[in-house]
Amino acid sequence: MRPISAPFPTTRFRRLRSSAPLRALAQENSLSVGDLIWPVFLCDGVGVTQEIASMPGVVRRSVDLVVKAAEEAASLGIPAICLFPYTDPAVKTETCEEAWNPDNLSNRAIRAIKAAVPEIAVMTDVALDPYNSNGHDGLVRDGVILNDETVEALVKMGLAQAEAGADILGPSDMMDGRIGALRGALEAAGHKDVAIMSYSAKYASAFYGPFRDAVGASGALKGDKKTYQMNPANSDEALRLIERDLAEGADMVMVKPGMPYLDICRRVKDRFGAPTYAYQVSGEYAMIMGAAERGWIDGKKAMIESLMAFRRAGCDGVLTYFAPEAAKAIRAGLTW
Ligand SMILES: NCc1[nH]cc(CCC(=O)O)c1CC(=O)O
Repeated sequence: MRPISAPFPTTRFRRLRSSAPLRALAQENSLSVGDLIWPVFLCDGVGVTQEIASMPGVVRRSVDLVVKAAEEAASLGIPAICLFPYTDPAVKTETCEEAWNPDNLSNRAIRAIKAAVPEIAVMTDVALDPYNSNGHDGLVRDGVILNDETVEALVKMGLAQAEAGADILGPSDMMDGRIGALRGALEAAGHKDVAIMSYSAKYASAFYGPFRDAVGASGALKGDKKTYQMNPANSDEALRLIERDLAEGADMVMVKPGMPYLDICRRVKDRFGAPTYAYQVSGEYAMIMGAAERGWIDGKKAMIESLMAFRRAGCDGVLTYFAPEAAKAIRAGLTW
């Protein structure tokens, strides 16, 4: 595309910015409630909410209250909710079998939400870290993350989630070969319409810190995740991972974190044209909320601006802890 403009003063770019209706007509991208996926944290108990210090405004909820949250999300028009369990350290093991327990916290929440609010899609996290006494996304032997053994465990985990009624599986583990293995197992088990949103380009990022507090993984993690999550310096590798995951049967692909990686979102959308999502992660949320709490930025405007940036970068949707607030703001007509 080569837009042609006459020289000044024939062309005055400010003309189309001169009033709200002209700005509306010239607006290239839009943000709607239907673009939002809401990540929520689960905890045991009944009637329980627990605050997360590093994520102001975000709480862990027991299953009964996550059902209420799903009802609220559905009534706002949010299409999907994504579940992350805080697992009791007592059930974490090196073999991670709680991950495929049909009655684990996450699977109980899926059933409860699908029974009460069938109109909202439930997305899950497929990775071993909530159940792993080592805090890693994969099985560990002698300090080494075992790829193929982990994939077998992830397949059991994903099948249990599909069995419980999950609509979208979100493998966030970054092992090689897991998308093909999951897709094959889902087909074989008759779960033909369960979608896979692959965390294809997931970087080893400092922006996950508050999330690890929220799911209780901060203390457990031994070392870092650099042997499976990506080097933030890389971009071509992201395209190769996306291509690989699409070829293995991913329906949707994700870039994570979001705001520091908008260039990756744009390259992915331009190259593959596949349904593309970004995860505005816990640290991004904490930055905006932390500054807003101190009165340093307008939190609501920064929220909307940051979400619009994902649309401009080519994303079809965004996982964001702001989802309910953003939905309310969008419905109230706040743009920027
Ligand atoms: N499988 C773990 C997982 N799934 C989603 C997030 C991060 C989400 C966030 O920071 O909001 C992580 C953290 C990690 O990889 O350590």
